[in-house]
Amino acid sequence: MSIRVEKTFAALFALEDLREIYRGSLPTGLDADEEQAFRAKIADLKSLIADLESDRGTPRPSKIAGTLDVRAREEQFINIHPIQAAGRLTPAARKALISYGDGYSTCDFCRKPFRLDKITRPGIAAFHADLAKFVNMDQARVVPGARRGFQAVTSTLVGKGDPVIVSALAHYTEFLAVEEAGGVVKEVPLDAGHHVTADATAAKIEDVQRETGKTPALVMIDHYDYQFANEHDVRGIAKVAHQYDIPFLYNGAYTVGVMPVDGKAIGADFVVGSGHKSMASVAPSGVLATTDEWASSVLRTTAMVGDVTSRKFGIKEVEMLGCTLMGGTLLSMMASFPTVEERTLRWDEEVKKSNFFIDSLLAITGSQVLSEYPRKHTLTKVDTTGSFDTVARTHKRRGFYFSDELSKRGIVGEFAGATRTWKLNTYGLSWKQIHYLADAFTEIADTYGLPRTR
Ligand SMILES: Cc1ncc(COP(=O)(O)O)c(C=O)c1O
Repeated sequence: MSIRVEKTFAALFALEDLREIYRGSLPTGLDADEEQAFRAKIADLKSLIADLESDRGTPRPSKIAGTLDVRAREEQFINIHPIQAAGRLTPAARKALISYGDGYSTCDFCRKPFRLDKITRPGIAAFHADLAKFVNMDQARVVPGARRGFQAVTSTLVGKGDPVIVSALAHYTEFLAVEEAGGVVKEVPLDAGHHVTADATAAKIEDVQRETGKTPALVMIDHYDYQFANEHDVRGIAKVAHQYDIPFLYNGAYTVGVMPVDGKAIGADFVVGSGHKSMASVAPSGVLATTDEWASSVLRTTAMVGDVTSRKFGIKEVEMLGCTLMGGTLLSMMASFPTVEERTLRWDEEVKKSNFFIDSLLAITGSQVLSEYPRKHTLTKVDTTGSFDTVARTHKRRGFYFSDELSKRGIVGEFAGATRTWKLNTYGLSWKQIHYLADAFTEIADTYGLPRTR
């Protein structure tokens, strides 16, 4: 396939545009080979579009061993899956993915200096500057998931046997990043409300110093944790870390891309975000941002020289292993970015919707919220053992009855059969959908005669 044909397709990636093309007109001035290549590609896309259209009804088994069904979860259902909500692609990202799905498709115009974040066409360099500004840090890099951001930092700062402070609610990927660097995780215990406090962090640092004779190499705390999505005092904790001269990594997996994040105001030395969790991007994607002070170490370039060939690759950054996201992952992040920037300004409304739903759930007697309440986030851990699960004890479908009832009403995303203590996320639902969701839970309660307070 000639580059010219590929480029023409790239420019016309919207399915609507493609429909126009294959109805008749080909671009003018194609030579015979190009025309043949173009027609072949159109034929492929025609069959893709036909597949997509025929799948718009109920999902049907895929031709590839039933594992690749075309997903249509947001178009057809209300999806309350706990970790998918804010990672769902925008229409712009879906189009970018079609256009830039090929590996290395960001590299067409890679010119000296040969590095991903320097490419100006498409505007990857400008996007990196925007990303840094977005979280108010000096420099940013895209990484294959938040976990690779942790890894870059731990691999730079943590030596063998070095203690690293994390929260007792830290994500497992933080543990792995520390382990890989040879460090040792030290968890800050939680208070009664499942919060990590600045005081508890200071106490833990003191304990570690006393027990190991070492000052921790890093403090790494999630602004909102993955278990309860409770807010933790990251500013207070960053301040404590700095009092002991320890760098602070802010884990914004549940914040960067959904709410405003100001890394400098927080006092973060590193801000890490997850593209597929919170930035409407393809997996695996994420961001690592840092200050100019730390960039020289975490974003250091290679000094390695080939002993036989004397080759050098000076511009490549060691922790990034050179370039990172080279196709649809990055372009999906870029395509979603304007929407993502804008939506962070509407976070308060998202939290209101979350509280509206949770309030209506709490009106069903026996339901509890295990996360802090009122909610400050759209991800919430609930306990319905005392409400919906009382029905499961005698229902012939056991716990699955509840999922049956939800899916009958077009609601998906819970783990079927695992709905005693469970998590859900209302992010991105419209008010209309939130009302529908709340009414659906109430209706299920009424169907089974569960008492309500209102
Ligand atoms: C709090 C938290 N941090 C980090 C991660 C890892 O993010 P990623 O999948 O982008 O590596 C997750 C993923 O679930 C998470 O919940």
